[in-house]
Amino acid sequence: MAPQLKNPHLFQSKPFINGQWYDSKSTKTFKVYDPATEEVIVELPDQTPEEIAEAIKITSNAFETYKKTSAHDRSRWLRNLYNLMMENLDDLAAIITWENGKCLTDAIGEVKYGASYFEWFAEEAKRNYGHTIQPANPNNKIVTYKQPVGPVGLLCPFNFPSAMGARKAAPAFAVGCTCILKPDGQTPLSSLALAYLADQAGFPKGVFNVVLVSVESTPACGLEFCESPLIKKISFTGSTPVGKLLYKQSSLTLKKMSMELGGNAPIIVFDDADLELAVEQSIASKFRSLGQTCVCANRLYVQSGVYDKFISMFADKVRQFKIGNGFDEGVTHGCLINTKAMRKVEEHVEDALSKGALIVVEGGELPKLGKHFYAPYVLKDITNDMKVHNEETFGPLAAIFKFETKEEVLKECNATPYGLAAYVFSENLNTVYTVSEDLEAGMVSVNTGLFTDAALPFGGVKESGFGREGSLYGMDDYTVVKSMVLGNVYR
Ligand SMILES: NC(=O)c1ccc[n+]([C@@H]2O[C@H](COP(=O)([O-])OP(=O)(O)OC[C@H]3O[C@@H](n4cnc5c(N)ncnc54)[C@H](O)[C@@H]3O)[C@@H](O)[C@H]2O)c1
Ligand SMILES: O=CCCC(=O)O
Repeated sequence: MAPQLKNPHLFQSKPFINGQWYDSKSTKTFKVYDPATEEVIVELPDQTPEEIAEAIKITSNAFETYKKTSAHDRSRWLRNLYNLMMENLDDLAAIITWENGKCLTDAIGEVKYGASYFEWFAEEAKRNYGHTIQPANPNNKIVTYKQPVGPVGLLCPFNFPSAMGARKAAPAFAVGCTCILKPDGQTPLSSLALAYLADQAGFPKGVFNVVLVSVESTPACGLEFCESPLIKKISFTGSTPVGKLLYKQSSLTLKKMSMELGGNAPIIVFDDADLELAVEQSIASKFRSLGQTCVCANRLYVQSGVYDKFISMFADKVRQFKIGNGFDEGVTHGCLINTKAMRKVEEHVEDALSKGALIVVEGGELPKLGKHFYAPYVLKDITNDMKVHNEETFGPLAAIFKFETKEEVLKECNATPYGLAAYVFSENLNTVYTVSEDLEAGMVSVNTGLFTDAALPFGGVKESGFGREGSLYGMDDYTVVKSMVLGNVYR
């Protein structure tokens, strides 16, 4: 059932281009479904590559004037957008739950999280510092500026329909870049709501454009972004194989790129950890959005001294989950996005069981609730020949390994091409410090399972990608350093 929005303007069904709701001439459409009920929410135009090219041109034209706006104006618009998101918190959260299926409390958290990037970059916008540098010749001076890279293409995933776009657009707006955003075809409504609010916040026409493309037409749109000489940077959040494809496709135009890709996050629980805390926080990490975040724990390594106790405490908590429609009172976990996501969990469970893993909590499909509802599995005695060791499940499977020594667990944790997040639970400072340093991950979270924040440099190493979103580094990804040499400066 459609949620009642206090502000009906937040529900839009057209692309947003050049400050207007755009009447697409495309003959094709696509449907957006509520994954919890499978009801159609809305039918949207499936824009053609020609329309995407036109929208890119508009984004590029707008850059010529937007890049000259003052940092103080941009800061004000960003702050307005933050305020507007917070004022419309309930409606924005309802739209997320409706199109993504996550429970309302998670959706509220997502809106606050996404809004916090606009707040953060409203402040950072004014601090886009350059340097003065003394070269070898004492009569010359070097001055550097950080200039906006140009119009940027933002390609966003389904799992945070609001916050991923916000995390990319906020630093872009702050430095003077214009944006063309393509949301995931399954969850485009939050981006349209954001476009409406960005317009209300005062951003000039053409600064923020949202194009609409079905899942099937997405590769053609991606190619258009990559091959366009007008787009100077692409920021992508999604899986590693798609990231690699976009990187390759962009080589002809040598774009600047940010790649926030897949992970395979380990959690390490040492014997000396605060066990209550480790259990509670491992649950929070593993089952946030039912396992559909790139920083969700994929592998749980528990030291032998606390292995059995940890598993028993962990399982008790999982059994208390209330799975259901994200809008329903008391629901702790919603549904998965689609059947492909469910098959992936099943594939990992079946593979692990066939190789000797043991069931601690039996999960599986919950057809009475709907086609995409899935109860979590907890499996123990996982080994490194199992699929879940090597691939991200991106769903509700907690795979628990036993380990003996620090050296052994570090070797196992790093035995993956991915390197996004990792977690360490220990009360020993020495262990925490040395293990954190040696883990091959862009972000190590110590004694907490929920660590992301606008202040954090978010990003990975290895095949989890490159670039840092948020934090004091976030604007760097959207700027290029311009150097000016002042010659023959004499006293
Ligand atoms: N590192 C991060 O910040 C982060 C955040 C969220 C998700 N992810 C990763 O994303 C994956 C799950 O998300 P997913 O299944 O939606 O991933 P995906 O790579 O299949 O899709 C991501 C987005 O890219 C689009 N896409 C797919 N093919 C494309 C193409 N050829 N050109 C342009 N765009 C294309 C999709 O429509 C979607 O919007 C996981 O691996 C997860 O770890 C990473
Ligand atoms: O899924 C990726 C983003 C997760 C987060 O930013 O907390």
